[in-house]
Amino acid sequence: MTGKDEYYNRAKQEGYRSRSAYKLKQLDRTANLLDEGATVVDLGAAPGGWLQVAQQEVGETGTVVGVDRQRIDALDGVETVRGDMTEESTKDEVREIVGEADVVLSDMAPNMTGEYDLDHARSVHLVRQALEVALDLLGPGGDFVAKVFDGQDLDDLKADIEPEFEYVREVRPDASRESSSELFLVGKGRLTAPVAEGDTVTVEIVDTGHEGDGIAKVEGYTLFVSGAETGEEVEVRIDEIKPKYGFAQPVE
Ligand SMILES: C[S@@+](CC[C@H](N)C(=O)[O-])C[C@H]1O[C@@H](n2cnc3c(N)ncnc32)[C@H](O)[C@@H]1O
Repeated sequence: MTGKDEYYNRAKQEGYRSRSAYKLKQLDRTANLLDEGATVVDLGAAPGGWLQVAQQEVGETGTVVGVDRQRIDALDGVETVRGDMTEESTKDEVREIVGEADVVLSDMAPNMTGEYDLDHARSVHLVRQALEVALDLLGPGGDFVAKVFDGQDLDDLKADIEPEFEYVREVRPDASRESSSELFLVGKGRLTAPVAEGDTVTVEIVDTGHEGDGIAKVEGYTLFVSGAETGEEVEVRIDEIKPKYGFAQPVE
């Protein structure tokens, strides 16, 4: 029996609408994506296997919204939108319903032609559509997952996602069919800071942290500045950016 049959049969037995459900379970296990109470948006969600998994993980206090150009049969505790994610009107509708999200998932896949380069290019295009929406919706520290078919534009795509997150990794779940060229790009920790690593800015130290570092605020974003005292105005270089705070050093 092949891997394909194993996941197909398990989905039938365990009541999942698709064998893809196991891919999301494996992605969640690898990258810790779905927390209780979280708001999750799932793009390309029909027939709804990922929605079932997401709903189970976020629980009653969470929110799950699924979008697909195909109909998604009603699912308890899940809101669905029918629309094409390449259209502005669908993106607007999703933005309006969701507000801010903790996780944006995309399992969108183009209609396959069998022509490797074309299928790859179309899949990259769908990831870019999902990324646009994810960057609008994700709050600081939010996560993004998107399926893509491997190919020549993968590195460029990954390079465009990288600056927006703490890190980006490629994950190939065991539940993906062996013959498939699909993989998932996982962007962990959405960065929304108004400054970037390497920037130089002048800040006022407004407080002292537990470890003795000075604390400065840049448009509400917290910077820990080593060796700086409250009340000082210092020119600093940004060393490290995290979703909710960053580290900087005075420029000598
Ligand atoms: C592999 S299936 C998703 C399976 C789903 N994750 C599950 O677990 O049931 C891919 C889905 O992407 C959808 N899709 C592809 N392009 C889309 C687009 N432009 N807008 C919305 N949905 C799209 C397809 O209609 C299809 O239902």
